Amino acid sequence: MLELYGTKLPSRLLLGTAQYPSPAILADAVKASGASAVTVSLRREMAGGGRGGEKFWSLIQSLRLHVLPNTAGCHSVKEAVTTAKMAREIFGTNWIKLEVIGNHDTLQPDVFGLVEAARILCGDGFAVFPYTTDDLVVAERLLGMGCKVLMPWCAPIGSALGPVNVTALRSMRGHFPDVPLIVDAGIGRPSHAALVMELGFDAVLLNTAVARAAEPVGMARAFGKAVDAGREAYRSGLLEPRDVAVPSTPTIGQAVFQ
Ligand SMILES: CC(=O)[C@@H](O)[C@H](O)COP(=O)(O)O
Repeated sequence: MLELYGTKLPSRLLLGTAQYPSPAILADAVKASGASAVTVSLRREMAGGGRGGEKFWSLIQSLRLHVLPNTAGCHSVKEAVTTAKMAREIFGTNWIKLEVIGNHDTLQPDVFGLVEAARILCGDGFAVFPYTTDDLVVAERLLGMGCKVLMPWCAPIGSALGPVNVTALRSMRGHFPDVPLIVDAGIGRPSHAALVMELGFDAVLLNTAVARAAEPVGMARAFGKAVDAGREAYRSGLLEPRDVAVPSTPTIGQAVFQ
């Protein structure tokens, strides 16, 4: 079972809660996916204002899942730290998915700001889930600051490109065999989710591919199955690809023509 900061989660899929056509479809999609945790943007909820925010929060609570508030939309250390502290008050959890965005076009993390914000928040008792790149040095720094989980991207948020650098992801898995690694952002298809799970990643967090699908509930179900399939394949020992043919049918006993 997946264990994050001492909490056991039955599913290895975490879902975002933005961009769904309606609150009812969001709830049905989350249920169909089997996800055991959802991430929620404090900024988005506050932007919604008043009753809208309250209604959304009631809906999330009714799902009875683990809530992972995030600092989506924060572009500086100060903004991210302030948002995290507000999220802790509002959502009653010390979990925080830490995003410090460094570039408007790619939404890639500002890894320098991320490390600094992680230092402050870990020191303040938060369980920090940093949204980061696949850079090993940055990963080391984040672990050094007290992060016990890493969330590398596989492509820019919302791009649906899927793993653009499989070699880097494989290398990250190899370097940190004991750290829970959750691929976050850029997953576009269930096959992408299955692929990263086959690489040995511990979980997947995604949003856009489900929320913007023509049928979000069906797509959520498909992602749930893909994550489970990828995990089971990884645990069952995948074959290494070979350049030469290896007969799958025994040759012993075959007639020999001279
Ligand atoms: C929901 C969230 O917190 C983000 O990290 C992001 O939206 C996930 O990426 P995709 O939308 O590309 O799946």
